[in-house]
Amino acid sequence: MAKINEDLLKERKKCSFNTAELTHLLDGGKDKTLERHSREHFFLDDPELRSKIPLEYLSHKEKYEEAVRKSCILFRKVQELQEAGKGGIENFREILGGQLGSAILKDGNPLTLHYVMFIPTITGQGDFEQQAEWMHKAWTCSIIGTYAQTELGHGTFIRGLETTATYDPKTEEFVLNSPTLTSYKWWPGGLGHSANFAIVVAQLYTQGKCHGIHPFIVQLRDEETHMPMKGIKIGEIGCKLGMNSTNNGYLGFENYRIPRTNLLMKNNKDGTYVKSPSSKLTYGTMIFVRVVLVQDCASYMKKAVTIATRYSAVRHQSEMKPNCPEPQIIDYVTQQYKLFPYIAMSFAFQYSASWLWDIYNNVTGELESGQLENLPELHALACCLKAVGTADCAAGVETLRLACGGHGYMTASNLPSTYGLATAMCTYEGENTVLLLQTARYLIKIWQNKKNIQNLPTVRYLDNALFNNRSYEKSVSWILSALQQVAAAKIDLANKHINDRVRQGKAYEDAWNETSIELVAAADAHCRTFLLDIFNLTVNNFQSISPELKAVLTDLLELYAVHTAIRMTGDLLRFTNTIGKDVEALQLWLEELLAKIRPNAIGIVDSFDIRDEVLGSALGAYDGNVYERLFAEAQKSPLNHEPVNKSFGLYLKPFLKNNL
Ligand SMILES: CCCCCCCC/C=C\CCCCCCCCCCCCCC(=O)SCCNC(=O)CCNC(=O)[C@H](O)C(C)(C)COP(=O)(O)OP(=O)(O)OC[C@H]1O[C@@H](n2cnc3c(N)ncnc32)[C@H](O)[C@@H]1OP(=O)(O)O
Ligand SMILES: Cc1cc2nc3c(=O)[nH]c(=O)nc-3n(C[C@H](O)[C@H](O)[C@H](O)COP(=O)(O)OP(=O)(O)OC[C@H]3O[C@@H](n4cnc5c(N)ncnc54)[C@H](O)[C@@H]3O)c2cc1C
Repeated sequence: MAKINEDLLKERKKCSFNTAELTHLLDGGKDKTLERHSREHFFLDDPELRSKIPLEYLSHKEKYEEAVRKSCILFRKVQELQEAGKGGIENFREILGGQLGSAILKDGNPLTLHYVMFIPTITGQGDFEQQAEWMHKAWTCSIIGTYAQTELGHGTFIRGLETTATYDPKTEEFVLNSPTLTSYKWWPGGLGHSANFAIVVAQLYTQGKCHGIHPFIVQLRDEETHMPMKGIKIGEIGCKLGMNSTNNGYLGFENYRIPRTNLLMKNNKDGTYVKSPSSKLTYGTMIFVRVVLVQDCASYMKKAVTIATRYSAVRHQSEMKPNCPEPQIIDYVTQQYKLFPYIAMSFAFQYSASWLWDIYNNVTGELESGQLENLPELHALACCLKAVGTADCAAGVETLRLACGGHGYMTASNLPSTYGLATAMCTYEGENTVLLLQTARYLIKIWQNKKNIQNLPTVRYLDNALFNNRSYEKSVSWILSALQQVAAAKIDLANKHINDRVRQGKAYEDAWNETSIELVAAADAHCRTFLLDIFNLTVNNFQSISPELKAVLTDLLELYAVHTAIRMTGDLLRFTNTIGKDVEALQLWLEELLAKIRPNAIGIVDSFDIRDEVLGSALGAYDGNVYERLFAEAQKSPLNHEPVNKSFGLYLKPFLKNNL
């Protein structure tokens, strides 16, 4: 084992709590930690899953080929785990998501959509016979699928998709067509050259009538040769800001025929077309992915904050006092302000993600028995948590990259590619503004009719929050009550402005659009009250943890609360009876909390227990040997493999001569 950096050794001695206790708490128990370790060992210690050359130095094509090689090994190993009866959801979550997934495939996995959307759509939308026909092939990976919904012309407005599936009663087939350039499918992961099947979302036509969008299972490529099927036009969409191994593709249809039975029929029971009880049941896979993405936000944030916090303990810079040694940069309070709120935020997202996951499972259970009442609340919550979680995560990763100065800009820090993964989440699975407007739509409806509100756990606070008006106290409960009042006031005001505009003669839709900046802000505030509420409830409910750990979690909870409140200072002053002096008190409380957390900062990120291979960072490794690792990474540059590059002879030398 490499020698541990002296600063980190000192930091670890300062820690006031048992880091293993926190690790077990975060994992859900010691058994779960051991399970995770064994899973990490199974994947990360497999030499086949390592790359010989850093990805950054490969061409676009080579990156893709290396990603396919690794994804196949990864999926084979997932199947081995399933066969051994160890195939729980945690496996998929970690292998496809922010931890193991991004460690093994730093720039994305071209086969992810198979598990994340193709299989869940067959399960959620296929009837019994269809599941019997397709699930075995999909689970055993005899076929590899993707989810082809978005088109060149439409991603958000899915009712506007143009791909058509027209029923031909003579042959009992659907005929798929892409009538325009804008109707080409565009974006689906793995569609370019990896998947041989897809769920295709298309407008269903029977007897000349359009019945709206429906999901179909479509074969794209020959199962033996992988050649595109006749009538299928397919390829990759090209280079992106990040995720360059995910093989996002395009797809067009020319009179492409599929059997009638390939229309997923769970909600259309008989062979003729029957309208489903809610057209939104077709959108179920999107809710599922939004829910799991919130967990990914916590994972990426933990990873980035571990890298930046360890680096900040090792890095020394400037003089705080004359003639004193250069301090660790973690001792600058501005630096603490860049790091510690994101440590706290990781907890907030993990706890809310876990609540959301439970609510999701309850509501999908209800849907199976035809109960739809709780779907709107789930949809509204999933939309805002996905939007706020991914936005805070991407902004957090960027702040943490900046916190690492120049070295944060190196790909060897792994912060640039983590940002590439995090910022993509803000767009895919529903663009964030659009999702916040979905939440706002629900909140306005609730505001206009509060009859049933006490049965709706995520919004029942709106019943009386408008009049909280509590005077300032240094407590989380005061901040929560103030944030709830802000959310209620913002919803109330947006509602009033819509009504005013309608009264002035505007169409409701125009009034909505003109009020939409306020609506987005209202949904954002609502989401932040939920995040704080759940963090608070979770910490208060921990019964059997040590007082030392409880104290640390309370510090983090308070920091999250105060940081959120300070970010919303304007709102507090505008909508609650907070006054200037209270804001000053909040600022002092924030500074006090940063100082309290400072000695435990390394201990807390150590408790995240993220293996070096997962961090993938010269700046964040457990041993803190930052400079040695940066130097070693630089040696991997192909330019350093020869003392003089051929460009010298070709261009530089003649150029230098010409300038003599
Ligand atoms: C069994 C499974 C085994 C496998 C296990 C796997 C486990 C994996 C676990 C973890 C893995 C984690 C790893 C994650 C890694 C992820 C990597 C992913 C890679 C990339 C994936 C990206 C994929 C995509 O992007 S797919 C495309 C996504 N597209 C979108 O999201 C489009 C966004 N647009 C929309 O959703 C909608 O069009 C809209 C909501 C914006 C508008 O729709 P609309 O016009 O039809 O609706 P209205 O505005 O008119 O509203 C009508 C009404 O409906 C309500 N509504 C809307 N949507 C929903 C919904 N989804 N559910 C319920 N209700 C909905 C809306 O609120 C309105 O209600 P009213 O009552 O007000 O009328
Ligand atoms: C990395 C990545 C992977 C993806 N993977 C897949 C995949 O596997 N399968 C798939 O089908 N799709 C996939 N997508 C597509 C993705 O789901 C869409 O890009 C996303 O839903 C946004 O839609 P859009 O591109 O049409 O954006 P647009 O809707 O065109 O958004 C552009 C701007 O318009 C605004 N806007 C649009 N509508 C409204 C409105 N109603 N009100 C206010 N503002 C509005 C938005 O806020 C945004 O600012 C992927 C995308 C990315 C980036």
